Amino acid sequence: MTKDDILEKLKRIPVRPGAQDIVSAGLVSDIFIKDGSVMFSLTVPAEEAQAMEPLRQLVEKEIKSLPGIEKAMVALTAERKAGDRAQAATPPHPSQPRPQPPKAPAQRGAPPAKLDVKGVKHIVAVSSAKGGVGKSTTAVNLALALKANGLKVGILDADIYGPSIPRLLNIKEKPTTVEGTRILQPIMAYGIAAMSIGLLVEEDAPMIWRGPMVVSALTQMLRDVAWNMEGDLDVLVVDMPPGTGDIQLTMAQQVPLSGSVIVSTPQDLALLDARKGIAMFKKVSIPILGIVENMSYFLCPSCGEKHDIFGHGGARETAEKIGIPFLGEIPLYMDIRERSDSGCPIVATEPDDPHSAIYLQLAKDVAQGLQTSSRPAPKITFE
Ligand SMILES: Nc1ncnc2c1ncn2[C@@H]1O[C@H](COP(=O)(O)OP(=O)(O)OP(=O)(O)O)[C@@H](O)[C@H]1O
Repeated sequence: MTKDDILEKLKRIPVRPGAQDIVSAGLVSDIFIKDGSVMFSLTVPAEEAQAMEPLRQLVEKEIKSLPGIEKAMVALTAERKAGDRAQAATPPHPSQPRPQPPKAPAQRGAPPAKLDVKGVKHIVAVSSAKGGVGKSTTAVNLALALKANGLKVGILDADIYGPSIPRLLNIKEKPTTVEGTRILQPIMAYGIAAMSIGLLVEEDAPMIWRGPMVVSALTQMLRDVAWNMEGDLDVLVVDMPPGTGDIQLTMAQQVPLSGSVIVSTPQDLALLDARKGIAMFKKVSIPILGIVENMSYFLCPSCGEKHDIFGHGGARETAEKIGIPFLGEIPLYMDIRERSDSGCPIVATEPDDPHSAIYLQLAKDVAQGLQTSSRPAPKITFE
């Protein structure tokens, strides 16, 4: 199936009986196709959004009926009037990210207003400049450790390109909506409220997403989830997508983050990237709660010797050099990996393990940082 094939089909669907077809009427956005999934939006006047819902459903059904198409996601977006920043008239369900989201604020002049996330006191982003450094593992164990320290905690998996929170928390069920609304109920796992893009879309779907769509889906997961289902959250931990591109910048500008925790491995490259990440957060005035060095050293279980396999200590040095808190070292430890990967995170299942103690201390430092995060962030300069 090509875009032209899809357009051919769409040209046979009128806006309403006897009217122009939806393609000629200019309703259809750019079309994304990947591995049998098709995604696009229909742009309609805001006041007609409700009335257009049956058309959206019909279009989705027609596209799904095409040979070779397994999944179709069609969303309604509102027409933008001059000077009007309004976006979707009918916010699509989070499983239907809008393909015509806001542009990166950097291109729009003044930064947009921050999202209003109800029922959450603090949002903490856990970031890393590259994938595979243990960001999700750290985010999950940090969230559980915050809970163990007596706080009400949620975790939002914003790592659209590789959502792993459902696996790390052993979540199998799909979220349901609060009756009569489009608001999703988070899933409770080990006493924390969890939501992941991985629970809402098919595994292959994220592959077809583009940066701005990611931002759109994330803002919906923040706004359209009943985070305060069991009382207001003290902290919502967000497992961010790796990297420091437009998505992260837009997220940092649109989401009312209280602070960020940066995860890095000791390798030089990772540290180099972490510096970029720090510069970005600094640019958008997000307080940096600190850097965590993950896979910091390897404690040999048989001889008890400490091995600095990745050249341990670089994160502490970097943190000191640029004047941000160093939140600690988490060793490379088989149990952390095995427990994470089997959905039994170490902090929840082995709370007395010395490695859990490291996360508990990390959580204390993060909570402490949140108390004081209103003070001006340190000035960071790079040569
Ligand atoms: N301290 C640790 N000791 C041992 N294994 C670890 C540790 N931290 C993370 N891992 C393992 O490393 C792998 C990558 O971790 P994780 O998925 O958390 O990284 P990530 O940075 O979120 O990656 P991605 O961005 O690709 O999702 C996982 O198998 C995880 O269990």
